[in-house]
Amino acid sequence: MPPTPAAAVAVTDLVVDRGKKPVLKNVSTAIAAGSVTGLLGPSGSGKTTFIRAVVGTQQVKSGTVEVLGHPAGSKPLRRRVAYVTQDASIYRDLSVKANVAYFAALYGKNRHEAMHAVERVGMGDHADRLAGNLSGGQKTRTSLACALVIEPEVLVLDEPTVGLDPVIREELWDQFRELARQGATLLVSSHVMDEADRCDRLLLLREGRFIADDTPADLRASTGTDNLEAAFLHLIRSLEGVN
Ligand SMILES: Nc1ncnc2c1ncn2[C@@H]1O[C@H](COP(=O)(O)OP(=O)(O)OP(=O)(O)O)[C@@H](O)[C@H]1O
Repeated sequence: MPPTPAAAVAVTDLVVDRGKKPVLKNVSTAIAAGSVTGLLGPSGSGKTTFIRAVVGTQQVKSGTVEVLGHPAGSKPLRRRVAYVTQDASIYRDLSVKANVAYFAALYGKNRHEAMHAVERVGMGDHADRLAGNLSGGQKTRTSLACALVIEPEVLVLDEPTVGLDPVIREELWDQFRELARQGATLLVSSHVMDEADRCDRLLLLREGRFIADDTPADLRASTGTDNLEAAFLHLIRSLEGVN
């Protein structure tokens, strides 16, 4: 029998308070290596907090978060996990190319690999522009190139497609799928339901709890709906009916 694939991310009984307010209320999940997991939920439901716990920048009250078999944020993970935040973290006074080359150098990659990452996010035509003069979507893509160039095993993306036009969104999702095919594990937050179908698995977060942790197909089947927006609403309504 083939061995069961190890979880790249294992979260057990995670409780997080922010400003004394409970934000994650005992959540557990296991994210398979080489998959794309969508983290979906309304604004304020705790998506960024969950992501911060996975990358190890969030103080947790209790529970455990392990990534590639190590505690989240621990030293062995530094070169293996990349995080693209909602606010593009790039140097405004450097060009696109120079930003990516800087990250590349930090991780022992060369300028050729940096340029390849720039091309991958569709920024080849803007490579010499100053990052400070880019649109929001172009800044996000530059940030993404900075993450891609280090070839992370786990890539965590907080709403990477906000404000992007549909063609670029589609291209980025194709890239996410390709990265997973090559073995990377991706956790992608979004509140756009039409992106959910591009994921292998969905975590639906509401008020600090997972109300679903399933494949898109199983989620549609179990709720008797034909689209994920309707499935999410169905789950919320059935929970409210119970409470
Ligand atoms: N620094 C903070 N101090 C106190 N409370 C915070 C802090 N940051 C976030 N929160 C609260 O924690 C809750 C979850 O926030 P979080 O940013 O994780 O949600 P989200 O689902 O990512 O939202 P969005 O989609 O709007 O980014 C919210 O109620 C928010 O107000």
